[in-house]
Amino acid sequence: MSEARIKELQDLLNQYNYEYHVLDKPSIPDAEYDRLLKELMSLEEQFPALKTPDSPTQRVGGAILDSFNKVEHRTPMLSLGNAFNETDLRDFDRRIRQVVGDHISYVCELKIDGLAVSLRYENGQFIQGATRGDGSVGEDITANLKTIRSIPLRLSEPVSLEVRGEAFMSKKSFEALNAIKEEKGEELAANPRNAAAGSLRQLDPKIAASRNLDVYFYSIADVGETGVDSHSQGLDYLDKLGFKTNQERRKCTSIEEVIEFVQGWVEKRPHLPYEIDGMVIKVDSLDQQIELGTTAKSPRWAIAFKFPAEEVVTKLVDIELS
Ligand SMILES: NC(=O)c1cnc(OC2CCCC2)nc1N
Repeated sequence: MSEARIKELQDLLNQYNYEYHVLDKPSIPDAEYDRLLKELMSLEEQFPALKTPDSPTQRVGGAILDSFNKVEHRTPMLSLGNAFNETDLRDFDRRIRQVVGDHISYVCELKIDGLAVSLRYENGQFIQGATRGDGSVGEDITANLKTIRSIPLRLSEPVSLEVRGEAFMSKKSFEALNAIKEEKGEELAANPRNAAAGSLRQLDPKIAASRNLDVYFYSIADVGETGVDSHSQGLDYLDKLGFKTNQERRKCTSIEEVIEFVQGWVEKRPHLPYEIDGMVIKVDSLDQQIELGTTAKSPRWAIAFKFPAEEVVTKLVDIELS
């Protein structure tokens, strides 16, 4: 019966897509994926009523937009205060201890150098996605986000929540894009972050789909009813739901451990397949995050440790060697 086959193919292809783009562990060859996708597309043409929005055939939308609608974020997308050296990190730790006492653990994450996005899911289905904008109002880029293969169109559980992440372009995709731009005599993109931003702001989803964008999710906007009571549990919950989170995160029980972990990444950073501009350090306990609260625009429970810009370091090395 075709309806059953359509449902089976939708589930299969969503699973294969998850294995390839989220786990980076494909279980079937690409040709097999393409064959099944073609079978599903022809069956959905015969039974349009079963062509659900979360079907894998619906990733590359139709219409070319003439502008983006505005989206008001239900909870503001905060920006991060910066730390530039160990003293700044120790000051951050001291300020926190003065409020919540000495029983603290931190989560350290790579600070992906892309652009912040917010995605809303209802009953496990991807409904709407937006840019950060000014933190309160962003642009509706749902159609472009649907083209990003690592974004699940359907979660493993029928939950409703809003998640935040960083959309980015890998160094390889960036080089490939600029090689094409060079051939066409177009102006090159300055860096992967700008290339990702420009790609997500394309009014034609087909162009966004061609840019090999990716996303790492890093927070749940409204942990309310999820029942998690720490940031690290929240990230594990996102993994369980089928979101792609960055696995290089580390739970640290002291600022000394944070400093050691951060220093380690200064050396490892050039070997990453994507750009990072620092590390993000967050208080793990959600109760302590609430106790610490936020300023007008930044959380008091998180800080970004900024690395010097990668290209600057390269230039300095060039000068020394020349
Ligand atoms: N670029 C990143 O990788 C990144 C950015 N922001 C955050 O957390 C912000 C969000 C809410 C307060 C702290 N985490 C990250 N990993």
